[in-house]
Amino acid sequence: MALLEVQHISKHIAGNLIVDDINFKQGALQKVAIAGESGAGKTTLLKIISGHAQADSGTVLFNGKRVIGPEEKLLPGHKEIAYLSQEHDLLHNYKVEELVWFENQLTHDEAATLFEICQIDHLLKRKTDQLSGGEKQRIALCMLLIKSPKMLILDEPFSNLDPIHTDILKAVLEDITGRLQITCMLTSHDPHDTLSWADEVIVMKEGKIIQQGTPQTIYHKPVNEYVAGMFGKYNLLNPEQAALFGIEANGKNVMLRPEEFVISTNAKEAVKGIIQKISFWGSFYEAEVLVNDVKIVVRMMRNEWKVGEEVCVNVNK
Ligand SMILES: Nc1ncnc2c1ncn2[C@@H]1O[C@H](COP(=O)(O)OP(=O)(O)OP(=O)(O)O)[C@@H](O)[C@H]1O
Repeated sequence: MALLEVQHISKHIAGNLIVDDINFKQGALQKVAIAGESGAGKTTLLKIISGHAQADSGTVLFNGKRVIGPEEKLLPGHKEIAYLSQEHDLLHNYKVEELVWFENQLTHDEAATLFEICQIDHLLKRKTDQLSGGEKQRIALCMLLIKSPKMLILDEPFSNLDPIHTDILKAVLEDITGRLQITCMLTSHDPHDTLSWADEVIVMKEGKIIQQGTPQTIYHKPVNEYVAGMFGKYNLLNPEQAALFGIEANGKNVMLRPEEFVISTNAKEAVKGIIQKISFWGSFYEAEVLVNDVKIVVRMMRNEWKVGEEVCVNVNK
């Protein structure tokens, strides 16, 4: 049985359909990421799943039991589903240890393990006004986890973090699933956060699920340009252009990622093109190559080429 079952959830806000007949299941310890443009309805959906917003119709089942909405109970939320919103904040001018011990229902050893997992043990003596955004977020997370939830839902947890705090939070999330055995769901705009973390990615647009699948499927076989664009650059080839590279498109457009092309001097099975631009991105280069009036973006680990040079372009099959 799935831990979470979202069945036909819909919600209107101010007369607009914000969540439109959403259905999916999440197994215990399965990591689910919800991606989608701003305004796609991700936050509204997370609030409904965690019992913080009322759906107009549909059912959320957690462990086989219906999650009750805020209009049906006095205190909103579900005791086994922790929800970290984008607007979380800590009470001002308190010591961190006062805040977390106030919430504590764990033994001393269990709490110590949790502080270590959340990487806040060195912050316990600090006042809440003496913390960075990333540190405050991990303390807010710890205050949720101290109540021993079975599921953790995070809304855009990486959105305001620098790369260092992003990496710390990623390690914390790995431990939350691995060591604490808590099932996690999160939303993110950034493909680096969703693709590398999730077992399953759900892509939303205008309140609907557009595509659901493994990160590999979503990245390499996006159902449309919206999904392709959410997860990085892509080249769109019509069937004739695809045929130049030996790809049978069956009358459909084909989307190929920049790293699916290679540039070489080997003309075998290749199409000739002229390099228009080369840009450096740190760990890779990108070349724009004009091939039969189509601009192809090619990703390369090293750059051996010059702008204006004639090269051969292949698809890495
Ligand atoms: N209380 C509200 N009143 C009016 N409109 C709302 C309200 N809450 C959400 N909306 C609208 O519902 C839509 C979906 O909002 P939601 O926050 O769920 O999207 P999102 O995908 O999480 O976006 P973001 O990534 O920017 O947080 C948006 O168009 C938003 O303006």
